[in-house]
Amino acid sequence: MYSVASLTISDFLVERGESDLLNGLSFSARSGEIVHISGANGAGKSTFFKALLGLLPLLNGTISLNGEVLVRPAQSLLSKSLYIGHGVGLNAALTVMENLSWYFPECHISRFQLVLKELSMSAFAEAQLQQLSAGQLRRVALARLWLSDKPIWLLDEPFTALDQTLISQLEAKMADHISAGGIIILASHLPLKSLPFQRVEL
Ligand SMILES: Nc1ncnc2c1ncn2[C@@H]1O[C@H](COP(=O)(O)OP(=O)(O)OP(=O)(O)O)[C@@H](O)[C@H]1O
Repeated sequence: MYSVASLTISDFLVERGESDLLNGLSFSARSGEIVHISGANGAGKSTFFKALLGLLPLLNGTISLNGEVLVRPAQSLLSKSLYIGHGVGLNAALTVMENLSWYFPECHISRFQLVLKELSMSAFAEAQLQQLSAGQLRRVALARLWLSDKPIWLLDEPFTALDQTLISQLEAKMADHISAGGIIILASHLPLKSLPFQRVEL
Protein backbone atom coordinates (compact mmCIF):
# COMPACT_ATOMS: atom_id res chain seq x y z
CA MET A 1 0.00 0.00 0.00
CA TYR A 2 1.07 3.57 -0.63
CA SER A 3 1.57 6.37 1.89
CA VAL A 4 -0.65 9.00 0.21
CA ALA A 5 -4.25 8.79 1.44
CA SER A 6 -5.57 11.83 -0.43
CA LEU A 7 -4.64 14.60 -2.84
CA THR A 8 -6.84 17.70 -2.77
CA ILE A 9 -6.83 20.56 -5.26
CA SER A 10 -8.60 23.75 -4.19
CA ASP A 11 -9.53 26.88 -6.14
CA PHE A 12 -6.94 26.61 -8.92
CA LEU A 13 -6.55 29.65 -11.15
CA VAL A 14 -3.77 30.01 -13.73
CA GLU A 15 -3.02 32.83 -16.16
CA ARG A 16 -2.04 31.67 -19.65
CA GLY A 17 -1.45 34.35 -22.25
CA GLU A 18 -4.39 36.75 -22.00
CA SER A 19 -6.73 34.25 -20.33
CA ASP A 20 -7.41 32.96 -16.86
CA LEU A 21 -7.78 29.18 -16.87
CA LEU A 22 -9.13 26.49 -14.55
CA ASN A 23 -11.64 28.83 -13.01
CA GLY A 24 -11.45 27.75 -9.37
CA LEU A 25 -10.95 24.05 -10.15
CA SER A 26 -11.30 21.95 -6.99
CA PHE A 27 -11.45 18.20 -6.41
CA SER A 28 -10.16 15.53 -4.12
CA ALA A 29 -8.73 12.11 -5.01
CA ARG A 30 -8.37 9.44 -2.37
CA SER A 31 -6.14 6.39 -2.30
CA GLY A 32 -7.50 3.88 -4.82
CA GLU A 33 -9.23 6.48 -7.00
CA ILE A 34 -8.92 7.77 -10.54
CA VAL A 35 -9.86 11.33 -11.44
CA HIS A 36 -10.55 11.76 -15.15
CA ILE A 37 -10.17 15.38 -16.25
CA SER A 38 -11.95 16.08 -19.50
CA GLY A 39 -12.54 19.19 -21.56
CA ALA A 40 -12.31 20.57 -25.08
CA ASN A 41 -9.01 21.30 -26.80
CA GLY A 42 -7.49 24.31 -25.08
CA ALA A 43 -9.65 23.98 -21.94
CA GLY A 44 -6.53 23.79 -19.75
CA LYS A 45 -5.89 20.10 -19.03
CA SER A 46 -2.13 20.24 -19.66
CA THR A 47 -2.02 23.62 -17.93
CA PHE A 48 -3.50 21.96 -14.85
CA PHE A 49 -0.71 19.36 -14.65
CA LYS A 50 1.97 22.00 -15.16
CA ALA A 51 0.50 24.21 -12.45
CA LEU A 52 0.20 21.22 -10.11
CA LEU A 53 3.89 20.44 -10.53
CA GLY A 54 5.02 24.05 -10.22
CA LEU A 55 5.98 24.39 -13.90
CA LEU A 56 3.49 27.27 -14.21
CA PRO A 57 2.66 29.68 -11.39
CA LEU A 58 -0.72 29.49 -9.68
CA LEU A 59 -2.58 32.81 -9.48
CA ASN A 60 -4.63 31.17 -6.78
CA GLY A 61 -5.05 27.74 -5.26
CA THR A 62 -3.72 25.22 -2.78
CA ILE A 63 -2.67 21.59 -2.90
CA SER A 64 -3.11 19.29 0.09
CA LEU A 65 -1.71 15.85 0.73
CA ASN A 66 -3.36 13.71 3.41
CA GLY A 67 -5.40 16.75 4.49
CA GLU A 68 -2.42 19.10 4.97
CA VAL A 69 -1.87 22.10 2.72
CA LEU A 70 1.58 21.85 1.12
CA VAL A 71 3.93 24.75 1.79
CA ARG A 72 6.28 23.75 -1.06
CA PRO A 73 3.82 21.85 -3.26
CA ALA A 74 6.07 21.24 -6.26
CA GLN A 75 8.85 19.73 -4.14
CA SER A 76 6.46 17.55 -2.17
CA LEU A 77 4.55 16.37 -5.21
CA LEU A 78 7.56 15.67 -7.41
CA SER A 79 8.90 13.20 -4.87
CA LYS A 80 5.57 11.33 -4.80
CA SER A 81 4.42 11.59 -8.41
CA LEU A 82 5.13 10.18 -11.79
CA TYR A 83 4.15 12.64 -14.55
CA ILE A 84 3.83 11.55 -18.14
CA GLY A 85 2.99 14.51 -20.33
CA HIS A 86 2.33 14.97 -24.04
CA GLY A 87 5.99 14.66 -24.90
CA VAL A 88 7.64 11.27 -24.47
CA GLY A 89 10.25 12.68 -22.08
CA LEU A 90 13.04 10.53 -23.50
CA ASN A 91 16.62 11.37 -24.51
CA ALA A 92 16.98 10.92 -28.28
CA ALA A 93 20.76 10.43 -27.99
CA LEU A 94 20.31 7.28 -25.88
CA THR A 95 19.03 3.78 -26.68
CA VAL A 96 15.80 2.41 -25.21
CA MET A 97 17.68 0.54 -22.47
CA GLU A 98 19.90 3.56 -21.71
CA ASN A 99 16.81 5.75 -21.31
CA LEU A 100 15.30 3.34 -18.79
CA SER A 101 18.63 3.13 -16.92
CA TRP A 102 18.76 6.91 -16.80
CA TYR A 103 15.31 7.10 -15.19
CA PHE A 104 15.84 4.13 -12.87
CA PRO A 105 19.57 3.87 -12.06
CA GLU A 106 18.85 1.55 -9.11
CA CYS A 107 16.95 -0.96 -11.21
CA HIS A 108 18.56 -4.17 -12.47
CA ILE A 109 18.75 -4.69 -16.23
CA SER A 110 16.72 -7.91 -15.91
CA ARG A 111 13.75 -5.83 -14.68
CA PHE A 112 13.96 -3.60 -17.77
CA GLN A 113 14.09 -6.71 -19.97
CA LEU A 114 10.93 -8.07 -18.33
CA VAL A 115 9.06 -4.79 -18.74
CA LEU A 116 10.14 -4.41 -22.37
CA LYS A 117 8.95 -7.97 -23.00
CA GLU A 118 5.58 -7.17 -21.45
CA LEU A 119 5.32 -4.14 -23.73
CA SER A 120 6.40 -6.18 -26.79
CA MET A 121 9.51 -4.01 -27.08
CA SER A 122 12.29 -6.59 -26.43
CA ALA A 123 13.51 -6.43 -30.02
CA PHE A 124 14.15 -2.70 -29.62
CA ALA A 125 16.06 -2.74 -26.32
CA GLU A 126 19.30 -1.57 -27.94
CA ALA A 127 17.64 0.56 -30.65
CA GLN A 128 18.22 4.29 -31.01
CA LEU A 129 15.01 6.23 -30.43
CA GLN A 130 14.89 7.57 -34.01
CA GLN A 131 14.36 3.97 -35.18
CA LEU A 132 11.06 3.75 -33.27
CA SER A 133 7.53 4.53 -34.41
CA ALA A 134 5.36 7.03 -32.51
CA GLY A 135 3.51 4.23 -30.71
CA GLN A 136 6.77 2.43 -29.85
CA LEU A 137 8.17 5.65 -28.40
CA ARG A 138 5.05 6.00 -26.26
CA ARG A 139 5.52 2.41 -25.07
CA VAL A 140 9.03 3.26 -23.87
CA ALA A 141 7.73 6.40 -22.17
CA LEU A 142 4.97 4.40 -20.47
CA ALA A 143 7.45 1.73 -19.32
CA ARG A 144 8.04 4.14 -16.44
CA LEU A 145 4.61 3.19 -15.09
CA TRP A 146 5.73 -0.44 -14.96
CA LEU A 147 8.95 0.50 -13.11
CA SER A 148 7.91 3.31 -10.78
CA ASP A 149 6.94 3.02 -7.13
CA LYS A 150 5.42 6.54 -6.94
CA PRO A 151 1.91 6.61 -5.44
CA ILE A 152 0.49 9.43 -7.62
CA TRP A 153 0.33 9.04 -11.38
CA LEU A 154 -0.29 12.19 -13.42
CA LEU A 155 -1.10 11.14 -16.96
CA ASP A 156 -1.75 13.68 -19.71
CA GLU A 157 -3.29 11.88 -22.72
CA PRO A 158 -1.53 8.58 -22.00
CA PHE A 159 -3.42 6.69 -24.75
CA THR A 160 -2.06 8.85 -27.59
CA ALA A 161 -0.62 6.74 -30.45
CA LEU A 162 -1.25 3.42 -28.66
CA ASP A 163 -2.83 0.44 -30.39
CA GLN A 164 -5.79 -1.37 -28.83
CA THR A 165 -3.58 -4.03 -27.22
CA LEU A 166 -1.53 -1.46 -25.36
CA ILE A 167 -4.58 0.59 -24.40
CA SER A 168 -5.96 -2.54 -22.70
CA GLN A 169 -2.59 -3.26 -21.05
CA LEU A 170 -2.38 0.30 -19.79
CA GLU A 171 -5.90 0.16 -18.36
CA ALA A 172 -4.97 -3.10 -16.59
CA LYS A 173 -1.83 -1.45 -15.21
CA MET A 174 -3.90 1.47 -13.95
CA ALA A 175 -6.31 -0.98 -12.30
CA ASP A 176 -3.35 -2.62 -10.51
CA HIS A 177 -2.14 0.80 -9.33
CA ILE A 178 -5.45 1.82 -7.77
CA SER A 179 -5.93 -1.66 -6.28
CA ALA A 180 -2.60 -1.13 -4.51
CA GLY A 181 -3.88 2.19 -3.11
CA GLY A 182 -2.37 4.55 -5.68
CA ILE A 183 -3.99 7.70 -7.06
CA ILE A 184 -4.31 8.51 -10.75
CA ILE A 185 -5.14 11.90 -12.23
CA LEU A 186 -5.71 11.46 -15.91
CA ALA A 187 -6.57 13.81 -18.77
CA SER A 188 -7.86 12.08 -21.84
CA HIS A 189 -10.19 12.61 -24.76
CA LEU A 190 -10.79 8.84 -24.78
CA PRO A 191 -13.25 7.40 -22.27
CA LEU A 192 -11.93 4.88 -19.76
CA LYS A 193 -13.60 1.63 -20.73
CA SER A 194 -13.10 -0.68 -17.80
CA LEU A 195 -12.20 1.44 -14.79
CA PRO A 196 -14.25 3.37 -12.22
CA PHE A 197 -13.43 7.07 -12.10
CA GLN A 198 -14.52 10.47 -10.84
CA ARG A 199 -15.08 12.89 -13.74
CA VAL A 200 -13.91 16.49 -13.54
CA GLU A 201 -15.00 18.65 -16.46
CA LEU A 202 -13.02 21.78 -17.36
N1 LIG B 1 2.94 28.69 -23.92
C1 LIG B 1 1.72 29.23 -23.93
N2 LIG B 1 1.55 30.56 -23.87
C2 LIG B 1 0.32 31.11 -23.86
N3 LIG B 1 -0.81 30.39 -23.92
C3 LIG B 1 -0.69 29.06 -23.98
C4 LIG B 1 0.56 28.40 -23.99
N4 LIG B 1 0.36 27.07 -24.05
C5 LIG B 1 -0.97 26.92 -24.09
N5 LIG B 1 -1.59 28.09 -24.05
C6 LIG B 1 -3.05 28.32 -24.05
O1 LIG B 1 -3.58 27.81 -22.85
C7 LIG B 1 -4.85 27.22 -23.11
C8 LIG B 1 -4.87 25.85 -22.47
O2 LIG B 1 -3.93 25.01 -23.12
P1 LIG B 1 -3.72 23.52 -22.65
O3 LIG B 1 -2.58 22.96 -23.43
O4 LIG B 1 -3.65 23.47 -21.18
O5 LIG B 1 -5.11 22.85 -23.11
P2 LIG B 1 -5.58 21.33 -23.13
O6 LIG B 1 -6.91 21.28 -22.46
O7 LIG B 1 -4.51 20.45 -22.59
O8 LIG B 1 -5.79 21.09 -24.68
P3 LIG B 1 -5.68 19.79 -25.63
O9 LIG B 1 -6.93 18.98 -25.39
O10 LIG B 1 -5.66 20.39 -26.99
O11 LIG B 1 -4.41 19.07 -25.30
C9 LIG B 1 -5.06 27.23 -24.61
O12 LIG B 1 -5.96 28.24 -24.94
C10 LIG B 1 -3.71 27.54 -25.18
O13 LIG B 1 -3.80 28.33 -26.33
